[in-house]
Amino acid sequence: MDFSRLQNLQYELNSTNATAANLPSTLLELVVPGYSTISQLAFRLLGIDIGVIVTGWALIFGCHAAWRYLYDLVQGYFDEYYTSSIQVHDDDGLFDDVKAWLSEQQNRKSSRKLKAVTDYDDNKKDDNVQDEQGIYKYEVPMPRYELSYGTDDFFFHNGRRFKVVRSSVKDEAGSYMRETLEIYCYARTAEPVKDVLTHIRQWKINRETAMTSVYRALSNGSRYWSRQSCRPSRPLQTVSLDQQQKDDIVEDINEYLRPATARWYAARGIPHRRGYLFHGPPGTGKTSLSFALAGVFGLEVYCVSLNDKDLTESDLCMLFNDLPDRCIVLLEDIDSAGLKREEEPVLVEMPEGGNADPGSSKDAKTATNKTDSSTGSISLSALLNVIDGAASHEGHVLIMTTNTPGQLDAALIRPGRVDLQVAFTFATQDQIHEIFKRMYSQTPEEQTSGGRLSNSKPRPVSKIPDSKTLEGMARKFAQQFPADTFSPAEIQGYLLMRKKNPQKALNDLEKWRDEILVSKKNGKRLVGAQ
Ligand SMILES: Nc1ncnc2c1ncn2[C@@H]1O[C@H](COP(=O)(O)OP(=O)(O)OP(=O)(O)O)[C@@H](O)[C@H]1O
Repeated sequence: MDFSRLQNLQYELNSTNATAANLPSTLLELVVPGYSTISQLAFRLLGIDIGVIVTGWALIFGCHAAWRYLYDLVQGYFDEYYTSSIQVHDDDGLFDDVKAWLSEQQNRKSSRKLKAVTDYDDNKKDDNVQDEQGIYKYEVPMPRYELSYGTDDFFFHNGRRFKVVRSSVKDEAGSYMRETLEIYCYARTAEPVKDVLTHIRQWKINRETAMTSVYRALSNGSRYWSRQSCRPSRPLQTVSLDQQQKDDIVEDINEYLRPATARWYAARGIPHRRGYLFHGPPGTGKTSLSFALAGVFGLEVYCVSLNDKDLTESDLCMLFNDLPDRCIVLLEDIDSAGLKREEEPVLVEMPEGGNADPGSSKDAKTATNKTDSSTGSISLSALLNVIDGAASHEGHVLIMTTNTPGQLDAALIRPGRVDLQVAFTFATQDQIHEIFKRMYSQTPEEQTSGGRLSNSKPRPVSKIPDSKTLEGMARKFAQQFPADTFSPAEIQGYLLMRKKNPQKALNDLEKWRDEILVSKKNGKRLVGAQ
């Protein structure tokens, strides 16, 4: 810069004139107090005319503001007239599917604002990571990436660009925050977004037909369903139960879930509900059958424990309200929940249209009582209210399990609430035979890989016999048990400790069996008797 030439320039003190390039000094003086003194100093000391710089910046800023304004105007116009969107809330099962699907899409390198989530999916792990001694080294779960809160991103589907925004909004009651994913597209109808959602559902079905999702009621001030696991569906044949009983229940649920059945019920004014009571001693397969049935019908399982002392009637109502239309609701151990009929029930009318079941009106009227949300425990009438009151959706499969059916109130198990009872017993010899064989038979996958899974190093040779020998061993094993004394869970636990060695299971059996029998006789549980 030629400072000598600049210094020769006359700079008028207190000048209020502006050059064509400068903003009027008075204007700048107003915005920045002491501006003229600063500009004179800068000119004298550095030979720089700040007016030119400030004017340049003001022009750039003005252009940018005008561009933003125009952009927002056009964007707002498009959003108003050419954008469609669909919201998915976190209380809907679709939410997790959309999140998971987006997470796969966001493996693109272009996504900049992400949330890292530890991926505990065991199916993605190599189960043969082992050291020289064959000791399995637990693989640290890797992160996967989701769209972070309060940000947006875009993705392409079928050549069309979509925007997705992840945010949280207050629920209708304004009491707690609800997470939302909103998918936008530039179209005058929401059809493209619907296509995306259908695609995501199909993607989920293809990916997880063999998986069962299990939800449990959690609390963060109020109750909500949280997916606890997504595990491979349990094949029905792995639950040892009388075949006729299994066939009956599968047929019954199959009939119940048909859309035509729902219409049949509606046409006759009968509430479309079906309840099942699984009863029997602990460890006889009640929960296992519930999960296996979920796998058969591709349903999710929603579990509630009535033993939870913090669970209130209003919580239970809210949870039932949030159930999807078709699912299995598993109310476990209803006996130990200590449900009792109240002595002084307070009669409360059901809300209009609350219950179409004529048979349940009496119970429903006595449904609200002195034991309610304030006490934090569930009374029998509260439970009845939820099962067949206004809060209860139609169409789901209700399964209640109990160890002591004789102690249940007749109102809880009357037809309409419990339509089919399945009795689980201690293991019969046939069941023991079946459990033994299943424990030592190889799956088709294990057979093709010679007893080990793909990519694995050879494992120590297990002592699995051929099927004929195994049949003989299973018979011998089962014959050594007295009838109806051991639960399938006890037998499974014993065999699991010897899962590579059926001969050892036979050899150790007598000692183990006698110890357990003695402890059962004394009414004690034998800790660590394996
Ligand atoms: N009938 C059965 N067939 C196959 N496995 C069974 C059976 N009963 C129990 N088991 C095994 O025993 C374990 C416990 O079974 P499960 O939880 O289904 O019993 P439960 O009857 O629900 O017990 P609880 O009354 O204590 O809840 C499971 O690992 C399951 O595999």
